[in-house]
Amino acid sequence: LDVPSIRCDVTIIQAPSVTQDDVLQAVPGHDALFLANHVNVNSYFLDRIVGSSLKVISTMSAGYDYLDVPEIKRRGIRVGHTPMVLSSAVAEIAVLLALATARRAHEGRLKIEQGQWEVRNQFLLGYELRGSTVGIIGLGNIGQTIVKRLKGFEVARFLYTGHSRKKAGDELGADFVSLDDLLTQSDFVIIAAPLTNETRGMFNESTFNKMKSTSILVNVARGQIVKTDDLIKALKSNKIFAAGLDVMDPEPLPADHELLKLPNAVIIPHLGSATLRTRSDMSLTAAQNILNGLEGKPLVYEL
Ligand SMILES: O=C(O)[C@H](O)CO
Repeated sequence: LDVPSIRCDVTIIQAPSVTQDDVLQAVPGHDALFLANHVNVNSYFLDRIVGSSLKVISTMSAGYDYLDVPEIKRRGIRVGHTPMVLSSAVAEIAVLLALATARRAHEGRLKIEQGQWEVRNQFLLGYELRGSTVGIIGLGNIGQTIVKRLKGFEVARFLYTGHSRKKAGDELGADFVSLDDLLTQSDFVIIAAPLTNETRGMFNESTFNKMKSTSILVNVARGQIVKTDDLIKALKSNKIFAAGLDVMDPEPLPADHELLKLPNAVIIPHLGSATLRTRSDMSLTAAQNILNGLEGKPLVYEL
């Protein structure tokens, strides 16, 4: 941290799962808000803190879909987030999910537990990244880092889709294509795009119908980009081969959820940035956003 010229008193909200109401109760008398969890800051929230001295908010996340940024700024509050510092950790989780799904890790474990380990050479054959076509939905910093990490696996072709062709895509040797082309050609489809009105529900029955029956879906972005019921149908009917999800809808996923019963779904509980190093970098970045905001300087990552 840059040494601040101001002294801050900090109130930490202690709760197992911090709610919007917990935060609302704590805000009066504070100039800044450090959001360590995904708590909605929307009109409802902002209407209830009228007259408070809140000047700056920082999330401790790259995604900020749970903030109404225009509304926050309209009320004269500055707002920041923590992209970049987590790209490597999230990209590693994407690689983990691509490999675990392709090589049927969860299904294999289930077979062992069910006493169905077959000793024959065609048992649980999977797919390889080597020679495959990998499609990235959203070639932002995380998407680019995923491509860099996957290059060592001898992927044949990288495709990406988004708003426009990117210089970074050219530098990485990735081809900018339409969503339909990406869906029909990719062996691995990796979602690394933010949740917006455009991406919400982007993966649904019609999307799955366009994907190869041997393809794998990996989601390290936001659960609501994929329609869960449609994904379950696609996995059960083998419309696609498997899915690896770090994020899902809903979160937390109930322990008895249908997704957890599927052998071809590898599910982990939103751990993309959950390493000691990355969470430490994220918290320092969020703290620096706040100190800069309080001192009237540009935030490290301002929205
Ligand atoms: O958006 C992010 O940074 C991750 O989902 C962690 O919150």
